[in-house]
Amino acid sequence: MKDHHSLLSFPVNLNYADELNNDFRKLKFSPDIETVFRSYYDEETLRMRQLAILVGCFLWPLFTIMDIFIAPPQYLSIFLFIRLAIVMPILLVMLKVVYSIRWQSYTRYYAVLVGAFVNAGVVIIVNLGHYYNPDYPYEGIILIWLFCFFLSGMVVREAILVTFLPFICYIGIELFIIGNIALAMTSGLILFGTYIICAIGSYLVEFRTRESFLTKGMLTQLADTDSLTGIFNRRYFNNQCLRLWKQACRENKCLGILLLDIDHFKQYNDNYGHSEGDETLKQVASFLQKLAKRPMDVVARYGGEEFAVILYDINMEGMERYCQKLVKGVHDLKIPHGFSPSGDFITISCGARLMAANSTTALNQAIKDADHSLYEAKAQGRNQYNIYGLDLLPRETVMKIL
Ligand SMILES: Nc1nc2c(ncn2[C@@H]2O[C@H](COP(=O)(O)OP(=O)(O)OP(=O)(O)O)[C@@H](O)[C@H]2O)c(=O)[nH]1
Repeated sequence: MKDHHSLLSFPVNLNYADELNNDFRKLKFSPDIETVFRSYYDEETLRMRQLAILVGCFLWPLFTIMDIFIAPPQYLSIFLFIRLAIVMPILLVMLKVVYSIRWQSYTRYYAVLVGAFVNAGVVIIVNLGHYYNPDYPYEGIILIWLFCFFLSGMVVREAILVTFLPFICYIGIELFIIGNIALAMTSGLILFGTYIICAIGSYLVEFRTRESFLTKGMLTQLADTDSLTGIFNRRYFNNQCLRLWKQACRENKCLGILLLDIDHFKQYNDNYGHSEGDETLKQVASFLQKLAKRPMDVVARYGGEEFAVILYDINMEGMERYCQKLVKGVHDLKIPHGFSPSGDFITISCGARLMAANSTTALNQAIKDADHSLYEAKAQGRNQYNIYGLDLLPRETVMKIL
């Protein structure tokens, strides 16, 4: 199986734990989680789909050859038409779709289309076969069901959608058009039994897959988020920093790295108590999170009363504006801090470093620079920001370089 972790990320803002406690026996999650699950499921089942369609493309011509020998001669051309002119091209397109990176995202829909056509095609062939030859094998229908329920990567709901109606049509035609009651009863019963087994089996597989998806989502959440504030933790920050830095280099964008620290938080804790301190950390975290509006921005708790922000695709001017908003915004939360030498309310200091895409500075060094700027902001009186290198270069030069 493909290692999906390399491709799929579990959004940490979704409530996997609640969903796990909810009843998902109907194989449906809440809309947000369902969307992520479908991508996960598509990725999990891609390799299986690829193998399945290879096997399908190999077996289908063999059954076509079988028809040449056993099909009623008057229907042979119709059988060959269905097999070679309708179903085979559809299978070949599916082969192309599942193996082409560009088209892979459509496999989910295409699998349903293939399932519908193959089921309908086989039922038509078997019914026509039985019209003149009651011994014409109906077991091909079972093979197609096994394919749809277990190998196609369709969820159970979709597999039932594409198999049930052709099954009912098969029985109806056997009973009311061909009129072979005995054959309708025996084949119908065996097919019905097989159908139940397929449906229950694939239901259990999907149920377990959903369960493991939620468990993985929860574990990712636990590993990447800070339990007190609910925002990302340092581990996630470090991983994202590297990932976004690589992306920035590829897309020739700049990356802003900000480190923020609450001022005189020790005095706050000592005077208001640790649990009040925790509440303040949550309020500040929530404000920082709200301020980071762009989808690629990352806000994390870096440690104790320290936070970190990554701003993707930003220039010096934008970063300066952002730092101003941060420092002013925390002050404007008006969280009383009667013991702070820097003012009456909770304030933060911020150190920042902008990295140009072509920069040769190592990422670690950039974080150290941001930390140094934070230290400077503290030394200069707190409740302010300091951007690394801003004072060294005239603004026009900075803008031109970046
Ligand atoms: N309530 C609470 N306090 C924490 C947490 N993590 C760290 N702290 C506190 O944050 C304070 C950090 O104090 P210092 O590193 O001395 O910094 P400071 O008092 O903010 O001073 P400056 O940063 O220099 O302005 C300590 O009192 C820690 O106990 C936490 O999870 N909850």
